[in-house]
Amino acid sequence: MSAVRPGILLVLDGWGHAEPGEGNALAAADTPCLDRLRATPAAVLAEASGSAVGLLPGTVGNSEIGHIVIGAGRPVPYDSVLVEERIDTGGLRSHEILGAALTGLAATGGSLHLIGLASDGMIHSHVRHLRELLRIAALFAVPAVRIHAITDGRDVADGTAAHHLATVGGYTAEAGVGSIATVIGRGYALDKSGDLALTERAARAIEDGTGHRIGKPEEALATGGSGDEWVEPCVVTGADGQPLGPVRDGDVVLFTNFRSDRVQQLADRLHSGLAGRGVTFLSLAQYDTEAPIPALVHRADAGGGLADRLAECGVRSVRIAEAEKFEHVTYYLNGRKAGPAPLEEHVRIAAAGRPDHRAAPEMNIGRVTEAIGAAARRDDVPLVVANLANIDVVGHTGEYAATVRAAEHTDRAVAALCRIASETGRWMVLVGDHGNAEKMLAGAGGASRPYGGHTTNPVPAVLVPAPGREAAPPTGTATLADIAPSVLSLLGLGPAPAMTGRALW
Ligand SMILES: O=C(O)[C@@H](CO)OP(=O)(O)O
Ligand SMILES: [Mn+2]
Ligand SMILES: [Mn+2]
Repeated sequence: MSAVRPGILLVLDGWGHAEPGEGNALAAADTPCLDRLRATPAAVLAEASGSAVGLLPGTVGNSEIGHIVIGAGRPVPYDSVLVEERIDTGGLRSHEILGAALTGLAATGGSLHLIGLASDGMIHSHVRHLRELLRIAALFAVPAVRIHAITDGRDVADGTAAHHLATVGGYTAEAGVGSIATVIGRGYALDKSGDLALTERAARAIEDGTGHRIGKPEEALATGGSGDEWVEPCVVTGADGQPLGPVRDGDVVLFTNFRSDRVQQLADRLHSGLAGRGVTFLSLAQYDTEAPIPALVHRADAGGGLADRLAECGVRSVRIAEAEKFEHVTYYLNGRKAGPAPLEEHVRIAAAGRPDHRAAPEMNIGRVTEAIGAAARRDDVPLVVANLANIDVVGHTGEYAATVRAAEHTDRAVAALCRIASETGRWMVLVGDHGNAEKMLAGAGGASRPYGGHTTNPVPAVLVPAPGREAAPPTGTATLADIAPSVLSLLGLGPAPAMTGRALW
């Protein structure tokens, strides 16, 4: 182990690059340390979106694929791409499991329930996948399709839910089947913090029709005082005044999100809540639920990356992040392998209660920084991997001033970590996983509105060399796939055979 040169890999979540201008919270923030690092010769811009990381061309990056590729050292075809391929080749129409479930409904007169985020954000879902499922339901003459539409306002600009509900309405008209049965904000339906009271309200609306009653889907939007994310669980009633969509014995429930992390809490809750009703559960893509829910499209292998190489070489690592990003520096970075590898230690920094990120954009960055410092001071830990969540998480509020402050807190933490790296003789690599806070406005001209979503911008990647060493400027175009080979090379180790990225420094 003595030959290993110790370091720190620091992911600044949502740290994208754009020229200074209106809506660029990162450029506006007072960040002397990050500015200095970005001006060093070892700083580059790395592609973090679209096909460079395994997404469809032009698709914004996200934390899952960002951390998967940072760990894998190669682009990994993301679930959204695999779903699209399956649709484009007609493979969903001829899918055996789906076909059997829908044929059963045509015979029994049951309903198909489609549950998913109703937007075109392409981070958790895309409404065009719902469109294809409606067409397939029509082909199979499914008697009734109930859509449980989860409003977004996070992957897409807030205030656009009416437009997306109308799009879904258009798809049902086109397919000649389907109606929106519930409308629920993603804050309730897609909680991943373990706040089961939120999930419960979403689940009750879907399974029993318990919730705020409305006559038309768009009436739900008036309940979203804090934006589309927090539209109350609303239940659409039919001409008889009864809820359209409770789940009945023998129905089929199909989750349409392709990304698992935010839908799995709801999926597990519905699976156990409906256990006695003989309901068939399916998911469009593969989920990490506790319940065994068959997936229509299976995920790509993301193994053979950094974690496997570290294990092979006997290198211990400590992984540190706030709860929001904990899976990202563990599970996703490790190629979606559950549980810590033998030489891995995990530190999860949890907030107390439900934090208000606008009011407290510092989140728990002090505790995260302390934990990184403690791990960095250990001689038996060659690699510390951490995520600073603020820029992304606060960026998602869409609030510019708070995001500027999040960037400033991040800058002070990075300055402290530079001192720690220097004191402990470590190199440090900083990289964004996708853009976010460098673009806080979306739409053209006068129509531009606050935007808290991700971007297709490249991300900065910087090496702070270990004391006494220098870094040569990298050449060529960099991508997130270059980070794992770079980290291994800085440690003094070669890349894993499956890696296609190259060492930047
Ligand atoms: O919060 C999330 O689920 C997504 C945005 O929908 O962000 P990230 O990819 O950074 O986790
Ligand atoms: Mn992220
Ligand atoms: Mn994000």
